[in-house]
Amino acid sequence: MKVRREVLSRLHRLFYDGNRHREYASIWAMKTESLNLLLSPDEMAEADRLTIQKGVPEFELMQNAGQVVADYVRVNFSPCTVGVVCGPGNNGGDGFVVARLLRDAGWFVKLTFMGARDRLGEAARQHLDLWGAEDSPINDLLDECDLLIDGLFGAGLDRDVVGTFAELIKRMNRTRKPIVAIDMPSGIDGATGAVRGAAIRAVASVSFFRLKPGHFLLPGKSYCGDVHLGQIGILDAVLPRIGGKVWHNGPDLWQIPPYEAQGHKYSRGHCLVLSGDALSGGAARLSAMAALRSGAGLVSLFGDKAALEVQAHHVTEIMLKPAPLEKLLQDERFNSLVLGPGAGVTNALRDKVLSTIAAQRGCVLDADALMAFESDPKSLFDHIHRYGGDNIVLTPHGGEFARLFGKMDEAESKIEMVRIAAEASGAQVLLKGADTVIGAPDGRVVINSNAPAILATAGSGDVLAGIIGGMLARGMSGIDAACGGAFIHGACAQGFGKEGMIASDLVAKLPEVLMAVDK
Ligand SMILES: NC(=O)C1=CN([C@@H]2O[C@H](COP(=O)(O)OP(=O)(O)OC[C@H]3O[C@@H](n4cnc5c(N)ncnc54)[C@H](O)[C@@H]3O)[C@@H](O)[C@H]2O)[C@H](O)CC1
Ligand SMILES: [K+]
Repeated sequence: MKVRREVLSRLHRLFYDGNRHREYASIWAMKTESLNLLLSPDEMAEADRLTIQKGVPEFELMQNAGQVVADYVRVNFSPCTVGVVCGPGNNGGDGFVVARLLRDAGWFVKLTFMGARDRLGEAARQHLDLWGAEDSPINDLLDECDLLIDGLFGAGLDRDVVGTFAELIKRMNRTRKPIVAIDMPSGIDGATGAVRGAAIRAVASVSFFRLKPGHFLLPGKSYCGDVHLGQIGILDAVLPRIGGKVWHNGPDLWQIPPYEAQGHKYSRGHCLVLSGDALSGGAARLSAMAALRSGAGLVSLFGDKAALEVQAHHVTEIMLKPAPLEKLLQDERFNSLVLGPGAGVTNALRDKVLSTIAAQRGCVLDADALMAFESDPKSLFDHIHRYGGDNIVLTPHGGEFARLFGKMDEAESKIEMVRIAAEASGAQVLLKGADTVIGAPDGRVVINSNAPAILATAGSGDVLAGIIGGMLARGMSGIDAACGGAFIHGACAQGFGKEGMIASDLVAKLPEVLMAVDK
């Protein structure tokens, strides 16, 4: 008997220590040069300036920028009459180059310059001279061209577009001709994705060096069309000096810990999901199924006995734990929790959240688990700051976000909102929406842009919470689990197709998507 107990306790130690000491290093912090890094227009201008300072002539950067756009046009369109509309700055300068290169390639090109030659920078003026042809009246250009190039404003947009320029943008859109935007569609704020007065609706946007948040944040994203990135000679070596903190989500940013040959189910963690009551158990079940399909070694539903009796009719691989949370938390093998889906806003839920945080488990706080703190969010945030929030992910949608963090200034971009919220709460904040934005307390922000509109369906958020819970169980940090979860969730919906998807279809897609993101 004694021997058996010793063996059991050795096994328990093995499992338990295996969980606690399994090291998982996030890779995304190391990738300063990653193409997933997004630069604001100001940061982009700085990259430009530092590159020029290191001896690369601006003339050459502009030549290369025009080349990238002209190449894109030649690959994606058949030769036709092209109208290039150039604004007063360097975005227009790129336009002069595009016009010349397409003309050299035998295309028929018209160009209208909406600025003054003597106010152009040196490089743009040289390229205007190389173009050297007569300016076309804008009416002729809009009437006679089959394809338009938008070189009005790019990174230098610094105020709302009004008057003549706003009219011109609207007229260009009204032609319904395809428009290829140089860098950004004119009128879209590259830092926030906002429409500044009026904006070009492009079929494609060809940008340089690194993309900008405005290519992925709404409404900007819906104005960009296909987004294409080209390299023009700006040096990666300048990036450490710029130190951008906004990233576009993708599998390069995080890594799902691989299944180890000598691993066992306990080494992939045990995720606990709080069940709603007997009549509201579906949400938690979706989360639990998603956590299990995401590779958590074990998943258990816990909660009231009456609720679990109903769950028992529905689940097979998922276990049921009718014990109180305080007792469950004494077992260190439960390393991740999903709290909130279908749970009901109660004081009891509030206490469960606080106990989980104090027990320093990885956890996803969703829906009701957030709303349980609506009247006193500070008590939640204080608790997180006290016990540590590295493995905690809050997943509010817009309404919950406002109720928890207060209504922020309308002009505040989602990036800033999430950054403020993550810092205030001490946890990762994943603000759900068509453009999901994820923030870490240290100021890093990730934009997830692969979610199709069909994801807005009942239970979709419960699946997301479950995927993140599964990733936490497998040992990912809060920020990696949140980013991985959001991306995988979007990819499941993309993989499903266009119509008729329900949330459990997302769960069924998980194996395929996880295989695809496996590196
Ligand atoms: N680093 C790179 O990637 C390179 C980018 N290039 C291209 O240059 C533009 C940015 O050029 P910049 O001169 O800074 O700004 P813009 O051309 O976008 O516009 C500035 C110009 O427009 C005026 N302006 C701004 N907003 C408004 C408004 N709302 N209404 C009217 N006028 C406005 C402003 O006063 C200036 O006169 C970048 O996007 C790339 O396309 C370089 O070619 C190479 C390196
Ligand atoms: K543009």
